[in-house]
Amino acid sequence: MLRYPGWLLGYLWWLLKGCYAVARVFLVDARVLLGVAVKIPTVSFSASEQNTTALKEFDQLLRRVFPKIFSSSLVQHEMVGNYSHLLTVPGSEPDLEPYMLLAHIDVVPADEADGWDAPPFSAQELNGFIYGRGTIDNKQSVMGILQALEYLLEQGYTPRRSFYIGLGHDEEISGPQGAVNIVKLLKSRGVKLLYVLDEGLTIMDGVVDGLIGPGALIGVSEKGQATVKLSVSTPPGHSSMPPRESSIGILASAVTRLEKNRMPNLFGHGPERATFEHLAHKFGWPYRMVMSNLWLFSSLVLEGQPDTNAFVRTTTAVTMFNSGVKINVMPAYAEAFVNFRIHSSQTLQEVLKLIKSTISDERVKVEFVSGFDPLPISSYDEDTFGYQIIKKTVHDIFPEVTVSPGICVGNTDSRHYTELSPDIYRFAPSWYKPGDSARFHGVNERISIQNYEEIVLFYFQLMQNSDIRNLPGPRT
Ligand SMILES: N[C@@H](Cc1ccccc1)C(=O)O
Ligand SMILES: CCCCCC(=O)O
Ligand SMILES: [Zn+2]
Ligand SMILES: [Zn+2]
Repeated sequence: MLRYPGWLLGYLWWLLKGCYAVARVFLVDARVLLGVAVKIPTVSFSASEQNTTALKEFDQLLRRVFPKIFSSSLVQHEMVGNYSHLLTVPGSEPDLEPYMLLAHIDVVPADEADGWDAPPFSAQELNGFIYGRGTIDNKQSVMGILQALEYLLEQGYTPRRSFYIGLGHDEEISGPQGAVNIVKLLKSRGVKLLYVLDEGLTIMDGVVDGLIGPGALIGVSEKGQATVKLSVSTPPGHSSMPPRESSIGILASAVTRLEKNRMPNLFGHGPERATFEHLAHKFGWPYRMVMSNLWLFSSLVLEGQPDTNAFVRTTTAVTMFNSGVKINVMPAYAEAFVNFRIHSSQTLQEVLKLIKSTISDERVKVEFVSGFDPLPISSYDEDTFGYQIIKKTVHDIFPEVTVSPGICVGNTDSRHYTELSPDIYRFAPSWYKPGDSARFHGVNERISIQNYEEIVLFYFQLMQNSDIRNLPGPRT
């Protein structure tokens, strides 16, 4: 038999062990770890009601499945606001400005009766997907970030550039105890951040008509938000002698006026202009011809779908409508809540004025509940470290994807971090395909096992890519 030299057998054994380690971490652990995380129902029901038992259980899970992180003498772990986590990974070169990765543990409610193909907290695998609330919002990032760090620690990795990991427990109720207290703690320590990466936009594939190939949109800003409460009071009475209009009817008309009179098309007046300038070369004919007229392009191509219309204007979402006590009693009171996501070129005050002028009915009381202006626009030019290192990492893992700046249409915990960093980005490399908009906060939220593994690799690579002193020079 041909004899192999000893050194070759040794090398092959080492290679085999390495491949097994990667396979173990990314093939077996990946689906198992995300699955166990999704099964814990860390639901934020309202600003005053959270499943704190599940949040405690989630804390125990993290300590169990990431032993390297929690036993490491390098990584400092702190609980903040009772159920949020702040991890500090000190670098060997303290003069390098640190960065921060954010994700959130909590999820919105989910009811299987709404039409789920698998129970929303089962993490059941169907056709290569893991189904469950939180799989794309945002446990894929929580577990992806930690699994990447765990794996780096297993390899004896120590960073040169320090970094933080912030895992909020109340992002879905806008982060009052989690992110707000993490920021307070970091501010008290004088921390400034080179960049922050939070959840947000995705890799959009096949959802923008005319866009050839997948595009990763890095959120360089996020829309503002306004929530208003509309209410109508009328005298109660017997339903056998009803007035011309009930409180429900008056309120319904007001709500209909808001829905029918959409906010103005402002496409091209915000960061979305840069999005489509960066992507213009990836549009086929005749879209490229139309793109020279951004208003026409937005009207013909983007306004038709809820997810792309969100790039065009301030959006109007009637989310709650309550009234009536009994079928034979005229309702004394009707109320509705409307949630607006404000385009970058409008202000909260402008939107509130528009709301009142659109309703224009003295019988409808309009109360401001909460809101904030659109966020500042982070830089994304050639020498901006954060944006370029995220872009590079996307290309490392997804070479076929075009990267462009974008406007995050939802809101994230990162809005609390504006005093710690000028460069805040909202992006996670989840694939976003036709129909997926209905899965966010909706039914059949899911992630493919392959995509989750890519997400682990993305953070694994990002931590290493961020470990350089300066951006590599321009490609010669
Ligand atoms: N991310 C959620 C919850 C949220 C609301 C408001 C501010 C921040 C976060 C949303 O966009 O609706
Ligand atoms: C659209 C991405 C941001 C959504 C933030 C959230 O609902 O948690
Ligand atoms: Zn959410
Ligand atoms: Zn989220």
